[in-house]
Amino acid sequence: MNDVMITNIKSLILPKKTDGPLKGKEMDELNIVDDAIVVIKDGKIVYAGAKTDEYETKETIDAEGKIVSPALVEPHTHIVHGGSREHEMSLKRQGVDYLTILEQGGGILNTVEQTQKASFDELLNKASVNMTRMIQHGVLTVESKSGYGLDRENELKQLKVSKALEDKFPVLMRHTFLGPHAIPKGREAEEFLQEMTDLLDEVKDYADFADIFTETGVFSVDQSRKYMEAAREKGFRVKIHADEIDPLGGLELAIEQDAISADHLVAASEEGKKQLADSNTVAVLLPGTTFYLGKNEFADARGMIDQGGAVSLATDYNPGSCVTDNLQMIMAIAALKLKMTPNEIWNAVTVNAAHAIDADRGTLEPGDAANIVVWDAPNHEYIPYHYGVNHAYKVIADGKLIFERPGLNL
Ligand SMILES: O=C(O)CC1=NCN=C1
Ligand SMILES: [Zn+2]
Repeated sequence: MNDVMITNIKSLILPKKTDGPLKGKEMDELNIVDDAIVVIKDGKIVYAGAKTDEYETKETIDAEGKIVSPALVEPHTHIVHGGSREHEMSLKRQGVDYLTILEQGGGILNTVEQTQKASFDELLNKASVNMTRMIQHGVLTVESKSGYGLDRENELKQLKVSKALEDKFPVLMRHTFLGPHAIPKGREAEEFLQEMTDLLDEVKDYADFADIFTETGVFSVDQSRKYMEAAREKGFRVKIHADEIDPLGGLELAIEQDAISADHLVAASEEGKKQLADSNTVAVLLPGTTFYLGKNEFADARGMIDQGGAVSLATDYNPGSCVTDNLQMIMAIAALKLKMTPNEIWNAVTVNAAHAIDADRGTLEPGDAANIVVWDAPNHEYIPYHYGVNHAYKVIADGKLIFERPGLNL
């Protein structure tokens, strides 16, 4: 006897399960089945498709004629961090840009100070608030980066908090070491980068990926190459914060280093975008960051997809350059500013996001984890269209209903 059936599904969104990420034209393919059901046993999908009387279950969850999809996948966050940087808003109002704030010892370095001071429990409690909100917004797979410790003790502290989050919540996580995130005050780039590179052996027990911030005033392409090569030698798949602000050629470096993802890419070169199609690298675009930094130029998602590249989306949730944990909002910005289609957007926050962090998530094939969201929306186009609110109505993790949006007590 099966456990649970999700009934009364108006439309069931079924991203395609493939060995690699969806690329180019494939990104606009999205299987949607009307008048559907999902059957679950032991937290796994038994069947997801057109209604049939073939299955019996002990319980049902009523989708109430709403739409249903796999739970969303969040492939790029800095969820573990201390403090906040709302005070920087006044600097931004005065036109002080992100890299100048960092150069003046603010920005990332401000968060480093607050993260180093914060205890393990303070970091865990703070990140738990955001993890709860992400789950309530339909996300059940989350990547989490270090990079606010900038020394052995605090980088390990961040990674251990990230692991504790995964134990505490019914989410699948991927953990990324981002030791080379900024250069501590008074330190020299090369010697600090060597210190972070020397940590790679130890962080291997806590981290799935190694990441670096390749940017003017942070780490150069050559320094990044050296670090990525060292990380790969130690068995890490690598990621890179690339071409976020200045066009340093980070995307080309990512592809050269067989990075699992290249993230940001607002200033990616035409050459890099062309190479994306034949690479194993997923472009993780972060349009919320572009919006938050007040920039007008967004990453060229259209150019990347139309040239056969694989694109995914993420919030980049962090206290200084994208302070939102609402991935649905990013879906809307992707529609409005990246000119992505609804089908591309849904694939970008499910299967392609899962491939960007090597997670078997984002689909509802038999045997897949029964991570499912019932959305209070008439169709799949509605969510990128109606922005700034939470459309998640019921969230089901491994077959268990863990969130149901409350109504009003009138
Ligand atoms: O500013 C931050 O805290 C996060 C960030 N790292 C690289 N770009 C943004
Ligand atoms: Zn980031």
